[in-house]
Amino acid sequence: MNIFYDENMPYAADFFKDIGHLHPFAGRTLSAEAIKEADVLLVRSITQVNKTLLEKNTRLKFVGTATIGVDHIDQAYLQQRGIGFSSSPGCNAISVAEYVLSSLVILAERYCLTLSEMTVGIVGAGNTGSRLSEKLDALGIKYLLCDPLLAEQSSDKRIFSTLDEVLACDVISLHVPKTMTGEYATYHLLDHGRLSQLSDQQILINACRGEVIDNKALLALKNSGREFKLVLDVWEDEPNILHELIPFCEISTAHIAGYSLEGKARGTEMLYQALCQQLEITPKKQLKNYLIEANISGLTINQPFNEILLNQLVKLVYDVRRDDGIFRQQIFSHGFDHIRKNYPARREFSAMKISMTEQAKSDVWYHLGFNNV
Ligand SMILES: NC(=O)C1=CN([C@@H]2O[C@H](COP(=O)(O)OP(=O)(O)OC[C@H]3O[C@@H](n4cnc5c(N)ncnc54)[C@H](O)[C@@H]3O)[C@@H](O)[C@H]2O)C=CC1
Ligand SMILES: O=C(O)C(=O)[C@H](O)COP(=O)(O)O
Repeated sequence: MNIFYDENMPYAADFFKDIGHLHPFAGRTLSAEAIKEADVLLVRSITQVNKTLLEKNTRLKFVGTATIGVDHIDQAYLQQRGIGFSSSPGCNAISVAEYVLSSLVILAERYCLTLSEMTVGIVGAGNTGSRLSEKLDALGIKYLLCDPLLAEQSSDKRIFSTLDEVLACDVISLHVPKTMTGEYATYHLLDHGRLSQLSDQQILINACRGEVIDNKALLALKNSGREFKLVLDVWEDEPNILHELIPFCEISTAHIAGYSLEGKARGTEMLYQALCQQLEITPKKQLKNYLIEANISGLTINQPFNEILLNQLVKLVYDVRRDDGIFRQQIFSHGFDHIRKNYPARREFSAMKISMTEQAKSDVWYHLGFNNV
């Protein structure tokens, strides 16, 4: 069995080597010719999986994407061909939530803001929106959720707000899929009209898909002097992004919000499990047996919880300014894909084991995702 997999998929060789012959590939340039003999195709978001890519292959049985988003996959075509499909829902949701939290900590420091006095509007209350709301709960930060699709389901008991209510919050964080059709299509959800209603004090974070914000309209508003604060991890038309937006960003990164080692590796593990199920074999491998120890994996806290400590601890595990710096330095010389492909190691809060002295005891760290010892 020939297993073709994106080279940017940690531990893929460990997971799949006993199942078939392995063929790593570069995701952006994969051709129909190259995968003619593939039985299994494992991709990331930069590979468009559609009729054009698959038409020379008559033996493909399974396609997997080690991502949450599925807008790069023509699922109807796979179904029509009887090709099994699996994505990796939730794999990097914690990573995205920690990217947002790191951004908030940095902006709070930069503008002397008190996080616990702010309200965060979360658009899209699925896996990433929910992981973010759990961390905000842990910190006692108020938030509103907008998700009309979940709001329509009586099984979801959370309180939902309208998009207008959420767009009036101090911070707006977008966590929706890219969808082009339907009542709640997200393409240019934040169009010129909605963007122009933002006040100069608001913070807008996009770590879902670039196309959810009309980037040209955003640039026009910024050029006209609007000062709302921008955090952009995702951009329209990646990798050919609107570079003029970068100087207007507080934090700008190359679609890496979900790039913690754990987040990427969970995607690989989820595809391993899905492929085992399709092949009717018992999965024997687990990520916890491969995941390496973090560079710094333990510390002791001596003070009760406060926002200065939060700032220190979050930045110790993940300081998003590192990625912002790399982006600004390399985007013109090396390009968007190079930055993503050479992403330096990053761990989730859970890789840090913390102990607390008696006076520092607090549940907050545990609820934020740190590992209590
Ligand atoms: N920057 C990055 O590295 C990453 C980006 N993503 C992107 O984030 C998106 C969201 O991820 P998850 O939360 O894990 O997906 P999910 O599928 O668990 O949740 C998405 C939620 O958005 C809701 N939604 C859909 N249309 C909406 C609308 N018009 N208004 C409000 N809510 C709407 C859905 O009902 C669903 O609950 C993914 O589809 C992906 O495109 C995901 C992971 C990493
Ligand atoms: O999971 C998703 O959806 C994402 O956006 C991924 O973080 C994208 O990573 P790549 O698949 O483009 O490496």
